[in-house]
Amino acid sequence: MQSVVAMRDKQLSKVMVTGAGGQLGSALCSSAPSSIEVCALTRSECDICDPAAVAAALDKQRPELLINAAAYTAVDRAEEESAAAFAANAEAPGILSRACAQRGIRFFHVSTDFVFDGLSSSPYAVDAQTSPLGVYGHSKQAGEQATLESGADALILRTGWVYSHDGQNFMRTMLRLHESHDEISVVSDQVGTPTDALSLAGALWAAAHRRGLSGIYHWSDAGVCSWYDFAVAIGEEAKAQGLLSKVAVVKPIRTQDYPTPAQRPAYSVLDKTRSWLDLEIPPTHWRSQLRAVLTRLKEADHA
Ligand SMILES: NC(=O)C1=CN([C@@H]2O[C@H](COP(=O)(O)OP(=O)(O)OC[C@H]3O[C@@H](n4cnc5c(N)ncnc54)[C@H](OP(=O)(O)O)[C@@H]3O)[C@@H](O)[C@H]2O)C=CC1
Ligand SMILES: Cc1cn([C@H]2C[C@H](O)[C@@H](COP(=O)(O)OP(=O)(O)O[C@H]3O[C@@H](C)C(=O)[C@@H](O)[C@H]3O)O2)c(=O)[nH]c1=O
Repeated sequence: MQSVVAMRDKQLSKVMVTGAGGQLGSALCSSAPSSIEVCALTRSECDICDPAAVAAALDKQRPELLINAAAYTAVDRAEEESAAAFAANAEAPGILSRACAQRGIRFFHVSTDFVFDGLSSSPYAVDAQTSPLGVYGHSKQAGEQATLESGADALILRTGWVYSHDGQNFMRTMLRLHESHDEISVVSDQVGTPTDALSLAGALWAAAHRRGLSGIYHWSDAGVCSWYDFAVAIGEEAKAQGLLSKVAVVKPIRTQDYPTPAQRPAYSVLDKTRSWLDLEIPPTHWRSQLRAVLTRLKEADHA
């Protein structure tokens, strides 16, 4: 008898990924089920802001599902480059989702915990009121709206604090700072959940196999921490794995003592209940995932 996964795989044979050069895009490509043909498009192969390029790619490849992993993710820079942020994060999801709707292609879009204002003290439900604080969050909120209004068979997966063994992320910044500094100051009053890009990719592949799912879902690794806690754990776990020769002292500070152009939510923990139920993936604690990501980094360094 075939396994349930094999039967589900059979139904889906071709998936297109935009933003394939980013953290999530790379993770999606490296973890795709072997039964699925992935058409991976980097920015130079398909600019998601260009409707003609999007239409041409879809018409050439005819995927059953498009996963958009492309976005403008520079949170602070977005405050000065609002047009660029809105083009990629708000207008482009509209272009992609409408193109999918016209062709009967399923569409997955990825959004962020930064659509919330962080004033909650309990995990944000999928239908909680959005109220972004900065340009990046506003642009992602507009992208969600455009996707929902497109008429496409669409699923929006919100996530937060994504990191990977490669790419630009907080973990890699902290590894550099632990090695080069005696002391690092990190905010302890912004709380959320780190998310391994590969575990996020796993959630998207699980959703891809379940045809009936649509609307808004939340995904991050499990648990809660502050950026300060994350920085401490990165040092401890990396040292334990021999990736650091020393760790810096990590000093907890307040957000007001680390001024940034963009305001970030103080609390951005997502309620993942719907994903855990519908995707049937058991939650993994962020610290276990951190160990796994560091192991991948070590393997990549030795490759
Ligand atoms: N990183 C995080 O902490 C979080 C991310 N998210 C969301 O997850 C998704 C994936 O993020 P992540 O992988 O971390 O982001 P990355 O910044 O690592 O990757 C984004 C990719 O999108 C590409 N891109 C940007 N603009 C365009 C465009 N116009 N056309 C085609 N490609 C483009 C970038 O190319 P280039 O490098 O050339 O700019 C890059 O390869 C995004 O929707 C993001 O908003 C949500 C929560 C947290
Ligand atoms: C480097 C550094 C950052 N910080 C603070 C600044 C900020 O409040 C917090 C995180 O900093 P970063 O700029 O690395 O992360 P940031 O770009 O804010 O991360 C966000 O990215 C976007 C794309 C998302 O969607 C969010 O979910 C979230 O992951 O840590 C320190 O306190 N000390 C430091 O040395």
